Amino acid sequence: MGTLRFIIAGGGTGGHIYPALAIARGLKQAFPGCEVLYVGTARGLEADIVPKAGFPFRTITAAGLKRRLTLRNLWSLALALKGAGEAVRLVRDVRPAVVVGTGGYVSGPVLLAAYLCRVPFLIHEQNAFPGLTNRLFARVAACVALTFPEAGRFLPRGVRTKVTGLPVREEIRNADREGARARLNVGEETVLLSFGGSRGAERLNRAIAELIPAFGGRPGVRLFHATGTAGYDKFREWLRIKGIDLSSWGNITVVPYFYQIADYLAAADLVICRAGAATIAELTCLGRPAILVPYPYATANHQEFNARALAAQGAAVVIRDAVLTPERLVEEVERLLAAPAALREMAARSASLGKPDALEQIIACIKEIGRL
Ligand SMILES: CC(=O)N[C@H]1[C@@H](OP(=O)(O)OP(=O)(O)OC[C@H]2O[C@@H](n3ccc(=O)[nH]c3=O)[C@H](O)[C@@H]2O)O[C@H](CO)[C@@H](O)[C@@H]1O
Repeated sequence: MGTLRFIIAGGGTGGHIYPALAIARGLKQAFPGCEVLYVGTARGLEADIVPKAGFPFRTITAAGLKRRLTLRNLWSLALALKGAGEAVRLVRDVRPAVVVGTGGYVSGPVLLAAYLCRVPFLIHEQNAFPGLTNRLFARVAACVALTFPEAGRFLPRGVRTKVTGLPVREEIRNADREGARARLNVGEETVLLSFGGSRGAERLNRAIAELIPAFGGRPGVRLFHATGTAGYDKFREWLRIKGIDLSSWGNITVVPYFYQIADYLAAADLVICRAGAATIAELTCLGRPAILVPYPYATANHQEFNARALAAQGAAVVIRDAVLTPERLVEEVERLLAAPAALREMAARSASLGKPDALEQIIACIKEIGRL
């Protein structure tokens, strides 16, 4: 027996890369001495992130396909075929026991190569509405690992799915509420936490800026908001125009980004945020109730599907971006703060959807399909 090898492909955006890296680390731990090769494109974010994370990285040609037939699309198709050829050579060389695809168009050629070379593969889908590549290859996957059970409805019948959840960072899994509240200097106060995905959300920033006068100086309430690095200066400017000086109240903290978001999530009593898959996995892992404002321009509006999945279980309230006004947000926050029992119930339902052992479950699937 030679060295045990795996290939992982997924990229374009962080949403596909971070789960892939979590799985790569999980494999290293489960199979000491194994080799994990990450396949991406030279242009995707993965080309920057993956080598920094310490994994061998190889690139192939890949291009996104649109559903309409255009000249540009024919060119993309040619590139995709070229990429598939490269992927087949790679899979033949590496001879992985299992291939893993986490979505994004780079995973298409790699999964096709796995199929052609008869290597079993696992797909991981992060969202409640599955992406195009994952939908396309689900039928021939040995296993499709889902974050949301709802995603199964959009896959062809007969596909082997398993609801594993999405791996959540260790520091969030292990976050402790008391310690976090002490570090944030919070006593008995109710903590509101708001942020808009990894890059912030201007719409949310605007609503929060308007909401600040309603909560500034209110006893028993603390608000922590991250604007996103790009939106920070604009946010300060809005406050200045409104004549708001946060230091005069002391119960509201605004920062560009939460680098230790584990502490903020652990300390929070109510979270106001977008509905990205990682954010939702983290909220449910810690059992946090939320007001979700899905980002309406995410591919195929998948954030709305994510948010609705939580709302359907009573774990969150959804406000659509199009109807998000400061008044609506304040009204919703006030309503929830005035009903602590209902908020506790939401928290419990959120916790019941959490999958803290997502990584272990995914690794178990890989073991099973690779007979390892
Ligand atoms: C805009 C968009 O299309 N986003 C998609 C992208 O996720 P995207 O990366 O935008 O959003 P996610 O919610 O998945 O992740 C955000 C991450 O940033 C962290 N964070 C955020 C703010 C902060 O101040 N500090 C901090 O650490 C959160 O804890 C979380 O881990 O891929 C996901 C998985 O396919 C999708 O579900 C999202 O819809």
